[in-house]
Amino acid sequence: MNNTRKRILLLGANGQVGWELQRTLASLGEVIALGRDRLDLAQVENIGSCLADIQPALIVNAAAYTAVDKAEEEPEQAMAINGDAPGVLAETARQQGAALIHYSTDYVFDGESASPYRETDTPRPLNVYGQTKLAGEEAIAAVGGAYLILRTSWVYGLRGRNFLLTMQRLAQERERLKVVDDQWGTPTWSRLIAEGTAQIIAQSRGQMQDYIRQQAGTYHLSCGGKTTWYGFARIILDRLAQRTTPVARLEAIPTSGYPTPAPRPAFSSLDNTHVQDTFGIQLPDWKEALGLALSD
Ligand SMILES: NC(=O)C1=CN([C@@H]2O[C@H](COP(=O)(O)OP(=O)(O)OC[C@H]3O[C@@H](n4cnc5c(N)ncnc54)[C@H](OP(=O)(O)O)[C@@H]3O)[C@@H](O)[C@H]2O)C=CC1
Ligand SMILES: Cc1cn([C@H]2C[C@H](O)[C@@H](COP(=O)(O)OP(=O)(O)O[C@H]3O[C@@H](C)C(=O)[C@@H](O)[C@H]3O)O2)c(=O)[nH]c1=O
Ligand SMILES: [Mg+2]
Repeated sequence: MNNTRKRILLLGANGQVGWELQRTLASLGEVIALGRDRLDLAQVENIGSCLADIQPALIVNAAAYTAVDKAEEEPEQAMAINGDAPGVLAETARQQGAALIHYSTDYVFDGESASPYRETDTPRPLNVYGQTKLAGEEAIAAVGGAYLILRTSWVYGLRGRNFLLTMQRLAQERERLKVVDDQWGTPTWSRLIAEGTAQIIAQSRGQMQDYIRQQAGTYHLSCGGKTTWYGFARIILDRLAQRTTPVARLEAIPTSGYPTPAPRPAFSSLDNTHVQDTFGIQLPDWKEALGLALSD
């Protein structure tokens, strides 16, 4: 196998997951890590020539439009990045013999299930972000071939924009903090998603396209257990109070007490059995992972 065939193109390299992938992918091939400045996925006409220049064996797409509320006002922009670009990436990858790993979200589900969602459950997104992410999944699956869609949930890390950092900031700016206690899901540390992705790729033993083609499909990859946004905030504030004071008083509220442009699912935990059975990957319980992240 010549060297260019082991090139890994990482898109969204400055995002929460992309940043961690820069490190975890490094031992698996020659990583070309691009941010929006180098390839703007809203300009789908530029994707083909970019891939032709780089000739990757594998594309890992961690780029996305992730502003859930803003997407309600900018559905075209969100659809271009989350819905259209992934289909073009998949088609270009197919033409060039490359594999594609792409990420999606628990927000493709409507939240009406009483038990964690499996890959066989039918998506029904409640908001524009979820609709555009589902469109991206469908576009990739329609091309077929060597692709993996990894759905994850409630991603946080120590950099970027996420609920953990928002709570840490607000807890120091305010006296009271009200957080919804009736939306259930599973916080997942960005680093663990990147490590899980690297473990999957490592199992290909250099035969990335063949291996991913054999295992092609959608997999749920999140931490274990479940909580509410309030439950997540509770631990974040308790930990913060151990090292700084004062910290805001936290109050549990219903969804109706925190109106947002985009409706969110009331329950969106993912069942990770399939990724565990196929690749032997199991991420820790969300609380354990949060402890690891906070002591990093
Ligand atoms: N965040 C979450 O809670 C969850 C995320 N996911 C999915 O996981 C994946 C990774 O998400 P995460 O790392 O959290 O997202 P982030 O928002 O942290 O990062 C996304 C990256 O995509 C880039 N990007 C946005 N628009 C474009 C564009 N037009 N062209 C190129 N790059 C662009 C952003 O660049 P810039 O900084 O310039 O905007 C940013 O670096 C995504 O597919 C997301 O849908 C799934 C479940 C939960
Ligand atoms: C800031 C804040 C939010 N909330 C509520 C609003 C919302 O219902 C919930 C979560 O708020 P956020 O806007 O931070 O999270 P949100 O943007 O909905 O997070 C989602 O992002 C996308 C990208 C995903 O794919 C999902 O898995 C999920 O992680 O908490 C409060 O109740 N109080 C607050 O002070
Ligand atoms: Mg948000």
